[in-house]
Amino acid sequence: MTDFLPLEHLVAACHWIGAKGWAPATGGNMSVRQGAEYCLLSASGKDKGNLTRDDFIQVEIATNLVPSGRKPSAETGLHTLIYRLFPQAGAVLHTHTVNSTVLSRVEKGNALLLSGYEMQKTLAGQDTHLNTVAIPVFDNDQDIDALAQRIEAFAADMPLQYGFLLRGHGLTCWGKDVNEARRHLEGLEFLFECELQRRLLEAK
Ligand SMILES: CSC[C@@H](O)[C@@H](O)C(=O)COP(=O)(O)O
Ligand SMILES: [Zn+2]
Repeated sequence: MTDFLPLEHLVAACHWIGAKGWAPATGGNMSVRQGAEYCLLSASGKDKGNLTRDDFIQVEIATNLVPSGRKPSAETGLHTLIYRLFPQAGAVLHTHTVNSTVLSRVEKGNALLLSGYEMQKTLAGQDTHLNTVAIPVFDNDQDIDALAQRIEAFAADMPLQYGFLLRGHGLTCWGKDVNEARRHLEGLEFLFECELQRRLLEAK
C-alpha cells in the first residue's frame, strides 16, 4: 500500500481535519476508494488527527466485509453506501464540527437550504450564488445499517450531491478524489458557519 498516492493524500487530509478541530475526541472517519471493489477506511476509535497509513483498513464496498478481520469505523456502512451509489466518488470525509452539529439540530426540516453565498461555488457544478443548494439532514441513528437504508431510500428519489448532515452528529461529504472531498468539506463548513451566524443575527 506504500505506493498508493490517494492514501497519502487522505492521511494528510486527516491531519488537516485534526488541526482544524473538526474531529475531536476520536470523532469522525475517513476513507478513500481503492478500485471498483474496495475502499480503505479509518480504524475505529482512533484520534483521526494522528492517523498513519497503517490505520486504514481494507473493506469490500459491496458487502462491508473486512478481509483482515481488523475493526474499521463504526460508520463503515455510510462510506460504502456512497461508493456504491456513486462510482465516481473517490473519497469520503465525516467530521464532527460544532457548526454542523448545532445547525443540523436547529434545522427542523429534512434539508438545509443554502442560497446567496458566493462560497456555494466551492461545490462541484455550482456556478452562482443565485442557486439554492439543499443539503439533506437525516435523523441520527446508532443503527448504521438502518441509517444507511434510510439514506439510500431517500437518494432513490432525490439524488445526493456533495454531502449530508446527520442531526446532532455531523457532516459526511465526498468528492471524486481527496482534494475535491476536502474542498467540499471546507466549503460546506464555511457555509454552515455563515448560515448559523445569519440565523442568530436575524433572530434578534
Ligand atoms: C467519538 S463518538 C463518535 C462515534 O460514535 C462516531 O460517530 C464517529 O464518528 C467515530 O467512530 P469511529 O468508529 O471511530 O469511526
Ligand atoms: Zn460520527
